[in-house]
Amino acid sequence: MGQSIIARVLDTKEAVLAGAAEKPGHPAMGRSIAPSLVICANTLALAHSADVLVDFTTPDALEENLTAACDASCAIVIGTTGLTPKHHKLIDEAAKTIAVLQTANTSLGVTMLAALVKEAASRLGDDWDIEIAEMHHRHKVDAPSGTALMLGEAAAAGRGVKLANVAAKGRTGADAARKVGEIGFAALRGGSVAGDHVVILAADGERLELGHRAESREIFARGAVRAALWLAGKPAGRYTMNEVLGLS
Ligand SMILES: NC(=O)C1=CN([C@@H]2O[C@H](COP(=O)(O)OP(=O)(O)OC[C@H]3O[C@@H](n4cnc5c(N)ncnc54)[C@H](OP(=O)(O)O)[C@@H]3O)[C@@H](O)[C@H]2O)C=CC1
Ligand SMILES: O=C(O)C1=N[C@H](C(=O)O)C[C@H](O)C1
Repeated sequence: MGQSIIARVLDTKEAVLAGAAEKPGHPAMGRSIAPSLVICANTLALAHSADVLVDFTTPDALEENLTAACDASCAIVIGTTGLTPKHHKLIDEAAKTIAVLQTANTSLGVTMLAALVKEAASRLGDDWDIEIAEMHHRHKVDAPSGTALMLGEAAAAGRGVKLANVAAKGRTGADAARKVGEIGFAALRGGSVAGDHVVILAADGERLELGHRAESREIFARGAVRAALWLAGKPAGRYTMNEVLGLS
């Protein structure tokens, strides 16, 4: 994603690339990314020289990058997934002093899909079972995907329940029958799939499927740069793609 986002920034006339950081000792250190810009290890210096930091890394790296953004009073777009409640607490804390936009999926289509899922879950009764399936490339480390969890949150919000109380992740064994009200997740991994998600609402005799297919990672980079441009100069607070895309 780092490379896709750099390419998108360089291709966007309203945006200027301030630089890019990798962790110290990384083999890419010092590699040229644009005229007179090389990959560095100093995220704090980068945050001081930028209006917005864009983080698509790992949950551990996010913690460091969030600290750098706060120390430099720089806004931050967070696309990293695999976040835990601890990370969300840190993000809430950071959002008291800087502008933070966190989303598991920067695409327009998935942002719209989440709104549709919430609506469907709120209008269809509890006799409609909700299951979420996703497929990603063979290198993805976290499961279920951040997007699947975000869609689960949308469905749970539509139902007026907390996802943590109804989520069923990775059913297996002889005692895996579906419980009433569960929101189930299934994660498939293989090949070079950029990101497929389908939310299935199943009742007796009929099934509604709401889904999204990312045809390339370029859509996420496009959304991330759009989010960064939107976030620049915003007051401290926690924002979502809904605001960027005018969906709320
Ligand atoms: N919100 C969205 O729309 C999307 C989110 N994602 C999420 O973005 C994240 C990254 O995805 P992807 O690019 O595919 O993953 P990769 O593993 O390809 O890239 C992660 C990069 O972060 C680097 N990194 C790790 N630690 C640090 C650090 N301390 N400082 C700077 N860089 C660091 C890694 O280095 P190294 O080479 O050493 O591993 C690697 O280059 C994932 O969580 C993914 O789920 C992905 C697509 C869309
Ligand atoms: O790791 C990926 O590739 C992706 N990660 C995000 C997620 O976990 O939902 C977004 C997208 O699906 C691609």
